[in-house]
Amino acid sequence: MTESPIKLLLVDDEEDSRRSSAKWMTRKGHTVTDVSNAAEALGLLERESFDVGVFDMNMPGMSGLELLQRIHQDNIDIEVIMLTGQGTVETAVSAMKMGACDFLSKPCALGDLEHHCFRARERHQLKKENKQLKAVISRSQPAAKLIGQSKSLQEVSRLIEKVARTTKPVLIQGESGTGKEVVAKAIQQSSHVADKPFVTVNCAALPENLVESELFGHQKGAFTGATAEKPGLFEIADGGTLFIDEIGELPLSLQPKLLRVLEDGSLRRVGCHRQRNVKVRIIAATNRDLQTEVNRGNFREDLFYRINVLSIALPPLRDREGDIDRLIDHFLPRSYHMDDAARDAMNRYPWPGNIRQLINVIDRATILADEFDITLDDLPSEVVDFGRPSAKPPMRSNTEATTMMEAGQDSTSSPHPSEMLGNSRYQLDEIARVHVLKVLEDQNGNKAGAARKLGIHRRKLYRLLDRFNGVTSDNTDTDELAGGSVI
Ligand SMILES: Nc1ncnc2c1ncn2[C@@H]1O[C@H](COP(=O)(O)OP(=O)(O)OP(=O)(O)O)[C@@H](O)[C@H]1O
Repeated sequence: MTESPIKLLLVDDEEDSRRSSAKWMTRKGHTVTDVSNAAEALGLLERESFDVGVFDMNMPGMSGLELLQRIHQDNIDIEVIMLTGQGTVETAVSAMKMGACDFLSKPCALGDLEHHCFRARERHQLKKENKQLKAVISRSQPAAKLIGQSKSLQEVSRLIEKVARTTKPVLIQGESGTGKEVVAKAIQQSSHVADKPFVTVNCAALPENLVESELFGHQKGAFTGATAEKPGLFEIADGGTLFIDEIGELPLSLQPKLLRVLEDGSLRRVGCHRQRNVKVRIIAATNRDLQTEVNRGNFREDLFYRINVLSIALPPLRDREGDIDRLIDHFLPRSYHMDDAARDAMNRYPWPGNIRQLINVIDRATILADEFDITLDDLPSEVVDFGRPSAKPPMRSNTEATTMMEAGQDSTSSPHPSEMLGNSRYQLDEIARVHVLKVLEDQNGNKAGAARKLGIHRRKLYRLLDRFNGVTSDNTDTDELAGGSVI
C-alpha cells in the first residue's frame, strides 16, 4: 500500500459481511474497528477519532441514517459511506443530503470498498486542510528574514539548519524582541513540514481561563460563552508546527495536558471525552530562565526536559557585533539616509528592547526627519545621550549652534527678548538671535523642538543659526523670520 493507512469504523449488524470487510481492510494495512450497532459506534466516536465510517443503513435500534444525523448534530469529524442491501436512488439521496459522502450497495466488492474509503479519506483530509488554511491565513504574518552576520547570529543560523531536520521540540530562549518568533519561522521554513501550517500562540497574551480552550479547543456548552464547538490550536496545527511563545507563562494546571500531547500526541477538547490525536512539531520560546522557574516550582521539571531537547539561545542585539548597521540598512527605507553621528549613537546604545525597539526608533526617525536625512535630532534622547561624555549636554547637535553656545554666545549673555522688544537700541536681527537661542536653550538644544516652538521649518532654523554664527551658507535676511511653517 503506497497511501497511508485509513482509520476506519465499520458499523453493520450483519456479522458475516462486517467481519469479511474488516478482515479485508485490515489485511490491506488499515486500522479497523468494527461494531454491530449504532449506539456502540456513538460511544466509540465520543472517545476516539476516525477518518472514515462505513455504516449499514438498516440496523435494528438506531439506523445508519440516524447515526449519521447524530454525527452531524454533534459535529463529529468523520467522512461517512452508507451501505445498504436495498440501494435505491431515494435512500442514497437522503443519505447524501444528511452529509454522507458516498453510497455503496451490498454486497459490494471488497476492492471497491477500499477504493471508496480512500476517496472518503481524501475528502476528509481536504476538508481538514481547508480548515487549517483558513485558520492559518487569518493568523499568519509575512515570514521575516533573519538579518545579521555577526558571529553569534551565524551560530544561531547554523543551529536553525540543524534542528530543522528533526521533529523534536525546540526551546528558543532570549530577551524580548531578539527575534524568537523569526527564528521559529525560520526553523519551520527549513523543515520538511514547511508547506504545513505554522500556528502561533502567546501564553502571556491570553487570560488564564482561555489558554486551555485556545490550545486544546472546546466542546459546545463546555463553559459559559462556549456557544459553538471550537478546535484548538493543536488541531489547527496538525501536521505542521505550533509555536508556543512565552511558554513560561503557561499555567501550572495546564502543564500536564501539554506534556501529554508532547508525549503521545493525544488531547481532549475542554468538556469533551473524545480523545483526539495530533502530530504537531512544537517550538517554544521564553524570555524567562525556565530552569529558575523549575527551581521555584512554577514550571514542571518533566515538561521542561521534554521541551528542552534542543535549545537555541538568542543573543541580545548588543552582543551582535556589526548587526546594528545591517539592521539599519535593512529597515531604513531606501530613500532615507542616516548620518554618521546618528549611526554612531545607534551603535553605542545597548538596545534593551532589542530589534523590536530598533525598528520602532527607525520608524519614528523617518517620521520626524526633514526631507530624507536622519540626524541625531530625529532619534530619542535616550539613544542620543547614551554613553556621551557629559550627562546632560546643553546642545545635542554638532552644528554651529553648539559652537555658539559653548563659546558663551548663548541667549543668557543678552537681555531677555521681552526686555529688548520696543527698545530701538536693538536691531530686529539681534532680537531674533536672542529669541531663537533662548527657545533653543529651553528645548535643551533640541532643534526639531525649537523649530516647532518658533513655528518655522527646521531647515530654516539651521540657516538662521548659521547666519547668527557668521556662516554665509545662503543669502537669507531677517525676512526668514516671517511666516515659517510648522513641521
Ligand atoms: N534578525 C532579525 N532580522 C530581521 N528582523 C528581526 C530580526 N530579529 C527580530 N526581528 C524583528 O523584530 C521584531 C521582534 O521580533 P520577534 O517578535 O520575533 O521577537 P521575540 O523575541 O519573539 O519577542 P517577544 O519575546 O517580545 O515575543 C519583529 O518585527 C521581527 O520581525
